[in-house]
Amino acid sequence: MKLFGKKTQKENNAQPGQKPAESRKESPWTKMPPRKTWIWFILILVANFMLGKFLMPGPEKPHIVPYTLFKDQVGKYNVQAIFSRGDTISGRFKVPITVRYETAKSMMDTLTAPGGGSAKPRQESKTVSDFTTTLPSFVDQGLEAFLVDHAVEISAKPLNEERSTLATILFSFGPGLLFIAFYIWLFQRAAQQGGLGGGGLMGIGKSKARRYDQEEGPKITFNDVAGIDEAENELIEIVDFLKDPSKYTRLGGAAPKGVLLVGPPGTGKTLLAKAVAGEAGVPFFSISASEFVEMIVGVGAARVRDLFSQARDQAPAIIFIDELDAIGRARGQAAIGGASEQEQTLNQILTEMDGFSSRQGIIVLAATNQPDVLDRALLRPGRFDRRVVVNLPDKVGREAILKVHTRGVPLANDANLAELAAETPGFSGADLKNLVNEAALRAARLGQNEVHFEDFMEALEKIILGPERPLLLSPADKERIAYHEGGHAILGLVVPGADPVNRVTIVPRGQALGVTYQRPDSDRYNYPEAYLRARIIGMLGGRAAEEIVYGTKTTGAESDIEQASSLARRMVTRWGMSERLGLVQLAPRENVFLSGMGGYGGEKPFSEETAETIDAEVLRIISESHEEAKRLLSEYRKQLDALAEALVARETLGEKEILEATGLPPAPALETGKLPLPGTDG
Ligand SMILES: Nc1ncnc2c1ncn2[C@@H]1O[C@H](COP(=O)(O)OP(=O)(O)OP(=O)(O)O)[C@@H](O)[C@H]1O
Ligand SMILES: [Zn+2]
Repeated sequence: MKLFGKKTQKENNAQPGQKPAESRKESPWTKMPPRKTWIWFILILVANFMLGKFLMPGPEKPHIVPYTLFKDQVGKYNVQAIFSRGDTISGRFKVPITVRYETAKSMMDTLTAPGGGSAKPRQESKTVSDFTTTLPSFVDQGLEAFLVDHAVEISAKPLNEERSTLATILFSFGPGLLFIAFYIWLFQRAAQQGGLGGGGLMGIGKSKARRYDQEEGPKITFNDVAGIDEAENELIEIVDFLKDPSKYTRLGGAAPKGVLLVGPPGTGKTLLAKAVAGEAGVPFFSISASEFVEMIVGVGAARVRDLFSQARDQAPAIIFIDELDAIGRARGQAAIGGASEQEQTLNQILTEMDGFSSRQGIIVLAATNQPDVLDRALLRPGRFDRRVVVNLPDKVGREAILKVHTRGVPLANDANLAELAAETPGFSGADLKNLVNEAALRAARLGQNEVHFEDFMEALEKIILGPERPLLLSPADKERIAYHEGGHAILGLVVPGADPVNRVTIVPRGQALGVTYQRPDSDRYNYPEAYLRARIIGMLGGRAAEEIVYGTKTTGAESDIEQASSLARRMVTRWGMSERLGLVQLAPRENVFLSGMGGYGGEKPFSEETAETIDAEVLRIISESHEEAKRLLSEYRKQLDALAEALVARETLGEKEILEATGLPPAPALETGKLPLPGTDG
């Protein structure tokens, strides 16, 4: 346990439906992380500021001179030109003059000097060419004639501004512009060179696509893909096309340019794309769309260009873009900041896809699990015009996937993969792969030579709930948990239509203090109302048992209550199972996957009164179920006691042991036939 402690811990974070941490090869040298870009940017800004400060001091401010001095200089023919606005005159001397003035600082000294102003103001002198002065309030009538007489040009434009506009631009924006230009030039050059510099800054415009066909190891073929046959069949045609494009284009038809693989995470989209390349024996360029996007605008587009030009050189070839939604998001709705970069990258992809004809033998495969956010332009004919849906595997599919991943694993005779497949509804291919791996690790840890069914079940429990938690529970707590789980289990046996109970445990794991496993017999696609009721009753069985046995309540039923409420609410708001509310959709589908329908975004399309009715109906279902749970547990109190006792003694009970301890038969089936109808809630 200790030896593997760290590793298992990490892998346990993978919930079903989530992709296990898979090591993706990525050279640290070809990738320039955005943070580095930031540091560059800030450095350059700082340098810019310093340079501007040292090299280019701001323009000199015109000096304020007394009116008398101004007139005196006019008289000496030393004023070249003036401009006047209101009572302010600004102008320029022909020959700069030296003026004396008191500094502000010295005046302050004067005021605060001890001895009451005895200190002399400090005088400073300065050479002045630009000046301003103020006309006295009594208008100097003869000034205009006086100026004309002394050859002073009276300007129509402010003299200083004329120079300072130019100066301002040059002195304040100049260095900035220079650096921006330099920056753009640097990255454009880098982008165009496409990595000739060999990584670092210069490799930034190079696409970081990996070539799987050149990697070591056996080729991936359709043999490695299982359980997603429909998707596989659609792609076989693509392989055929890549092997012999002329066969398809002979009659003028165009083969697809782009195929969009759509499905939940871990269902094997990447795997399928690799298999297509492996089967067709063509180069396979793979990149994740998020790698296109960098801080610097234009880099993503350059990378796209590079990727497509590489593929064109090696055609026929496959380009695989993973996580297309990272850049394929409808334009104008991207996050602030990366928006224009994302748009440019997307536009470049569109341009490239329009640019090659399908005769060239390039096919773009892309994967996404959010097709509804994609820009419409991507889905137009001539682009990703084919959609292949990759669904979570059903029971048969899961068994096939388990077979693929246990090829190299020595299985014990009792390791029945069909049974294991039945235990893992909702698991993706990646989850199943992880499950096999965990089970093999456990078997190795225990020193076994084969992997047993028990190893798979332990691994499954650990993946779903987290590792065992060594909690020191008092005997009283243990008994209480045994009654709680016993309550769930008994109801799983006596409520008609309940899923069979195949395991009960009071070993604490993850957040749970105990668990009762109920496994649906087969993958269900359509749930009868009675079945949902049975489930809610079962969920409330834990609390009901505690109430009956101890008469008090604990916090132990939190997640039971949460699940039961959520199910009851869905019955009322989505599945039309309340007479009072009828067949009206009152909540959006939570599973936006493939439905293209988002949430109601805060604005509910029903009245306050309806909202109250919804709450009342949910409450009604919950309380009716609670009453039924209590009634049944009181009726089967003897069996409940026996089961709790067995649990305290043995902690974990399997299906057979549960039936033995209680002496009860498995739950009777529902009258309603189970029609596997597709299209309902997934
Ligand atoms: N149908 C399958 N058959 C066999 N193995 C599978 C299947 N689906 C997934 N796997 C296993 O899970 C791994 C991860 O799957 P993959 O990366 O192809 O999923 P994905 O759909 O591309 O996920 P994501 O959307 O997160 O990128 C694969 O390398 C493969 O080993
Ligand atoms: Zn419970």
